[in-house]
Amino acid sequence: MSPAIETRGLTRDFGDFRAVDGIDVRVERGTFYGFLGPNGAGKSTTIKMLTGLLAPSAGTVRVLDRDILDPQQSLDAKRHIGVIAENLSLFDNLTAREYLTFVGRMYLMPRDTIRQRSAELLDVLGLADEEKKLSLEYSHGMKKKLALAAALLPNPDLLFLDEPFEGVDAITSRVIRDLLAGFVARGSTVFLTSHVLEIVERLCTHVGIITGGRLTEQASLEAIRQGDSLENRFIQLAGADATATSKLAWLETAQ
Ligand SMILES: Nc1ncnc2c1ncn2[C@@H]1O[C@H](COP(=O)(O)OP(=O)(O)OP(=O)(O)O)[C@@H](O)[C@H]1O
Repeated sequence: MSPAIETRGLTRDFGDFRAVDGIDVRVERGTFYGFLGPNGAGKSTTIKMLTGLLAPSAGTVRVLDRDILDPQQSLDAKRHIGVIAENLSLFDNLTAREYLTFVGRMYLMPRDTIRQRSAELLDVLGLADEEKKLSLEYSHGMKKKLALAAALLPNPDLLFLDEPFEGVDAITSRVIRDLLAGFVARGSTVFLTSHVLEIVERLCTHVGIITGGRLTEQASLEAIRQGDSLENRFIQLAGADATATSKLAWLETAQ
């Protein structure tokens, strides 16, 4: 079977700056892929290119066996994917129900299905009591939860999640972890970025590490860990320079 995601030489320049530098990402179907990297490494830029939100400067992207650079195939792929984008892309002046209805209609879902799934998702994610609020009145964590509800609503085959655990409470984090683990157990695919390495270690089957726009590692979680913790290995592989920086001498003594 073709991989869920396959890129060749994927590159993105912003002016003279190369944010993503010729990466070959390969994610098999039914895997839980953690895309890791330090701040500014190129993770969100990559997700935007994989989901058709940002045009690459060079390279190819295939998602669920469709060419994302072809408008018709890209549209077809989007019917089967769910996304939490970096900026969440909610509409400020809609309630959660209104937003989910809008998303469901974009996916051409029947109204009854939208209504039923929305109620269940809002309940599971602890947003049922917040239904009357507009999303501009939501806290950051609540917005993340609503974005996840929208990503799951059409029951996609592939989820792209940019920092889904950032800002959510411990209870919701557990709910999301269980939801995602079940999603992969049924054979679907998750591509996720996160700085919370304990969660990545617990969930992911495969890991890619991007540093300075280059994909420096891509392997199974076990092969990356080599018996060590993921955090230790990540710092060895991606953060050696940062840990070597000199101390702030003036902070060692209180005034
Ligand atoms: N629209 C843009 N214009 C110019 N530079 C950009 C733009 N978007 C991203 N960049 C730059 O590209 C690089 C990669 O950014 P990106 O947001 O992909 O990093 P990231 O790995 O997601 O970081 P973080 O973990 O902090 O979210 C950064 O140096 C960033 O400043």
